[in-house]
Amino acid sequence: MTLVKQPADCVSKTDIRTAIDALDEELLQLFARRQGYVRRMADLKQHPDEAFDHQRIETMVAALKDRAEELGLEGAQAEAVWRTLIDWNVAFEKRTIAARLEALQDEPTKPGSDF
Ligand SMILES: C=C(O[C@@H]1C=C(C(=O)O)C=C[C@H]1O)C(=O)O
Repeated sequence: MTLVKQPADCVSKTDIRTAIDALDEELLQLFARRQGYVRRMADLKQHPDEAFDHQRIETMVAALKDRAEELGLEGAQAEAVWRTLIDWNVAFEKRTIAARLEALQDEPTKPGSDF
């Protein structure tokens, strides 16, 4: 983890931007790690319709909003970020699963397996 100055210790725009850039790098690494699980989820789900799980999404977003507020962030900001992220992930899962199913259908019949 990169050490960054606390907000109150920053005395210039450069101090603040250095801290923000370092935190953004950490956030990116976390998003990339998170995406690894979404990729694996796309392997495990069987149909594109499974990509969007309404109940899971609403439960997550409600919990994230509450936690954001506890941490002093606006819940609406956390909600907007996560809904965008989840929308992308659902689209990713849908197209990944659809492409896998299509590839399976297009597979030439193996010799000896047609009866
Ligand atoms: C990862 C999943 O797939 C989708 C992506 C989600 C996410 O990015 O957190 C949440 C719900 C899903 O519709 C899941 O079903 O948990």
